Amino acid sequence: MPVTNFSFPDKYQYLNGFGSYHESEAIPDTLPIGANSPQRPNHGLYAEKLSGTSFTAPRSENLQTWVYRILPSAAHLPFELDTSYETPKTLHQIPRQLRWDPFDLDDKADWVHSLKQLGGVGSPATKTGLGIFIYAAGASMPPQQAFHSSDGDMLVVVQHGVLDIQTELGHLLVRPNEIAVLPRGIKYRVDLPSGPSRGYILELHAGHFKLPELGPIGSNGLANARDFQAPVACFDDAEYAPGSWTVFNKYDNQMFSATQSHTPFDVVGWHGLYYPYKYDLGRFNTIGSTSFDHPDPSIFTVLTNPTADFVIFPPRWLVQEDTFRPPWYHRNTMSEFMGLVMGEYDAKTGGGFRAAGASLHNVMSAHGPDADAHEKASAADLKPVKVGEGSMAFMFESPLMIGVTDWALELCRKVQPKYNAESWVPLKRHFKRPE
Ligand SMILES: O=C(O)Cc1cc(O)ccc1O
Ligand SMILES: [Fe+2]
Repeated sequence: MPVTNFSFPDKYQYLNGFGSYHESEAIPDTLPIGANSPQRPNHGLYAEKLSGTSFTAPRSENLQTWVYRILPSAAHLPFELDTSYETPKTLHQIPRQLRWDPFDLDDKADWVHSLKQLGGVGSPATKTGLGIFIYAAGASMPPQQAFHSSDGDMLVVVQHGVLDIQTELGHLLVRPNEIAVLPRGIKYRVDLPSGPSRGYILELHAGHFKLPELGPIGSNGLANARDFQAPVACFDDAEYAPGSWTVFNKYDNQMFSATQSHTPFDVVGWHGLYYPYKYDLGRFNTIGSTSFDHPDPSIFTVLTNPTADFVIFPPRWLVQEDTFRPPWYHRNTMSEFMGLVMGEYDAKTGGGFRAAGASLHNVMSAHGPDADAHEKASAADLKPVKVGEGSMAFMFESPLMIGVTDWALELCRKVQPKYNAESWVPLKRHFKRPE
């Protein structure tokens, strides 16, 4: 069910719609009429254009936003390398199935310093591939700090704790079981109104997410466009001491920072198609088999991109007759990185896949239900059952091999050495040759 148990103040109003041309102004008459860059924009603002695609991208792909702000983004001192941030040196490409115990919450690090790269492929510099990160933040970003990634759009899956994200275009309050997409270049700062927060991030080095085609499903279903929420314009017009703002920039997976004398959160109005948004996974309209067989998990695709799909396993009724209902055993040309926001995943009932943990089944790495899940599902009475009640597993699925970092393999100390031994090696032989 949708996340509802939270009251929120006016700044968390949203514009509804995925891929909609939105406009928002915090003061009337901010947006120019019939033009984008008048000689003197209203209220003494500067006009600035933010491009998320090349200028010549086809209309159906083109994502740009005009912002009307108190000072342009360019007014800052040079970016310098922040040597305290560790850039992973190697992405190890290994076929081994991997599973991680829950990642620790960190009560000290802020958003910027809690980002840990677990895996990835390709390079932000050539705009190929993706990065997978875990964040575990225990502190709000210090006042007068902001962050943006030049490496790609970040899809954030909140597993624990609430993120109060102040972006250039307005505020997003993102709670567990919700996701946010923070596009390349858009500046934001992250506060933690309810204490530590932890989650998973998929960063696309190329392109942007779209809603999947619905084909024979028809015109509604899965993640519906109107349930995606973009912020409304909200600005800060305070004047700050010279050099008192720090802006962090993740650039080719290195961290840089620059100082400036004004807030980046000074956008009084904006219009366009390039904006951050959030989505409550509880609003997903799940479709499934009402006859027999286990369908491909593509029916659970929330957002898609040629580099990676974001897929969820929401609570749902299983009614199939004469069917082994959990996922089949399989080998896949795609790589499958999975996480668990809460509850239990129906393919892994043996206890090893836990909320805040993760697994990675790379290209052609064999996997499927663990021995416990197999035993239960083969013996189950096939009456209608609701699976995944109070649960939300998800998958970042990519055609690319996902390399893993030293942090993922060693330093985080969460790899389960007995993953294969406990999950699939115990599977029993049931074969009986007919007499
Ligand atoms: O491996 C997994 O658990 C993910 C998955 C789920 C499913 O229902 C079908 C295929 C698949 O890879
Ligand atoms: Fe799989």
